[in-house]
Amino acid sequence: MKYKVKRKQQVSKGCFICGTENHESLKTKFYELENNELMSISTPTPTHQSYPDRMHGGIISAILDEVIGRSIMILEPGAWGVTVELNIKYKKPVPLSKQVKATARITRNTRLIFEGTGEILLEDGTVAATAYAKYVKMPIEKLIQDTGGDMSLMIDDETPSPEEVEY
Ligand SMILES: CCCCCCCC/C=C\CCCCCCCC(=O)SCCNC(=O)CCNC(=O)[C@H](O)C(C)(C)COP(=O)(O)OP(=O)(O)OC[C@H]1O[C@@H](n2cnc3c(N)ncnc32)[C@H](O)[C@@H]1OP(=O)(O)O
Repeated sequence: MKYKVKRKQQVSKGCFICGTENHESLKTKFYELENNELMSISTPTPTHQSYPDRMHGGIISAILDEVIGRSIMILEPGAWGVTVELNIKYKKPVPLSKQVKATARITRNTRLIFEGTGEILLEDGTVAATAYAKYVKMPIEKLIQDTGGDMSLMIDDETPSPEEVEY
């Protein structure tokens, strides 16, 4: 199915997944879709390798953690959480030489916690990994208090986004 991109999410400067100023980052971009799912597109490099030409499983889990954790912003803009549970199933190797897509959605949302599921998709649409994750909600002010509450750490994604995506 094809889905229209409704909104680009902000990215950060320092994050390992989306950080624009973190040299080891996957420079992942996040697109909110018309079906209320979130799609991420990551650009892995040899830094993210496990066996030759195979993405490290820990990196795969980090992508899934972030794409599920950010899905809450579709339902509740301004909501943030910290991961308290993450379960991954690795089904196919993920090559390093190509962009990696992931999709995610929220499956449960309460005052204190939220849960969601996500998948890593290969170029031909094959599901390479699946995930379930749970988060405890936490105000952003508390999450960044050690950095002096610097909200400029989150910035607009200025890169062009696709108008629609297919999966
Ligand atoms: C300007 C901004 C710049 C920001 C840049 C950001 C860039 C990224 C952008 C966007 C990202 C969005 C995506 C995020 C994805 C990635 C997130 C991560 O990687 S987070 C790192 C890994 N996870 C942790 O570090 C948590 C570590 N754990 C803890 O800190 C504590 O365990 C904590 C705070 C969760 C709870 O601990 P307690 O000491 O406060 O209290 P207790 O008694 O253990 O629990 C209190 C309540 O918490 C819930 N709770 C805790 N653990 C739970 C669990 N496993 N399941 C369900 N509920 C749980 C329960 O409701 C509990 O309440 P009852 O006591 O049961 O009444």
